[in-house]
Amino acid sequence: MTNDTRDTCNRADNLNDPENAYTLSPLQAGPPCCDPEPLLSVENLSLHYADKIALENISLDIYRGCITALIGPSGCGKTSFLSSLNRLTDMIPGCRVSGSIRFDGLNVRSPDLDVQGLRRDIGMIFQKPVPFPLSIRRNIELPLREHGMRGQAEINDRLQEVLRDVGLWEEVKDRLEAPAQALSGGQQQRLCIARALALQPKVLLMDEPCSALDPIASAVVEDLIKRLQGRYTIVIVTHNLAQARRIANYAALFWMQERGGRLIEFGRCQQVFEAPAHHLTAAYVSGRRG
Ligand SMILES: Nc1ncnc2c1ncn2[C@@H]1O[C@H](COP(=O)(O)OP(=O)(O)OP(=O)(O)O)[C@@H](O)[C@H]1O
Repeated sequence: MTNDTRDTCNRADNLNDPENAYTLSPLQAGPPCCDPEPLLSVENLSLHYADKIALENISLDIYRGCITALIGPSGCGKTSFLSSLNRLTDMIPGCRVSGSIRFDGLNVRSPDLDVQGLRRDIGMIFQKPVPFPLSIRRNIELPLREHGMRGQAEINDRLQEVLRDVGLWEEVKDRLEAPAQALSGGQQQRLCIARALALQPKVLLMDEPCSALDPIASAVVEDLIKRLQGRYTIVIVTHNLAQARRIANYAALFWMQERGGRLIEFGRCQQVFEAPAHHLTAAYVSGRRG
């Protein structure tokens, strides 16, 4: 276990709310995030909702194994950007995307792309936890079966593995048949993360995953996200700048301008927060704007 991982576990162990007690098993730390290699490359991405432009000419690389935080005032297009990466935008009537998105060599925008496969590789976690109205077990089992896993032993192994990864196993192992909606908000969010992890994605997109949670549950989910760094490539939208500073390797500031949301600045998190290159970034991270 690395020092980093140990620190995280200690912090989590200290949480004294039994409802949210964080029962982690050791998780293998991923490779250090120090060699920026793009896993997702976005070039000149623009996005319209009918005749309204939401994003204009966004070019951004998302680095493998790293956590990238998307920050910026409300309405500047962060969620729209996130949704375009695994083509959830296909499901929004009137939404048009142009530009290039490449994922691990694939053209994400190709009409021939296996979109179901893309969404298996690039999972999404939403602001409000959305477990299926099924048992805890079925929440993990269902997507595995939908994606072709048949053997019950293999399913049980994966179920246990991902529930351990998110620190839920000890909390739920004796009530796997209970409804997922009976879990606390923080537990539901960790179940949703486990459900995404069950499909062994390469990328996790997270849209304000802690904002609907109380502070303790939020800290638990934040610790979990930090611990997933290295094993997964994570893109997280957050309005919590302190959280972005704590967990992200890279930060991207979006800003609404006359013709849609624009990317104002992208860089290593420390640089963006401590030595921003753009005056809007300086104003936003200091709380003077936004
Ligand atoms: N389905 C939609 N149909 C029409 N307009 C939309 C739709 N979704 C978002 N928009 C508009 O696109 C713009 C960007 O929205 P988006 O949710 O991507 O911004 P955001 O930065 O994520 O905002 P927030 O931080 O408040 O979640 C906003 O003006 C929003 O009203």
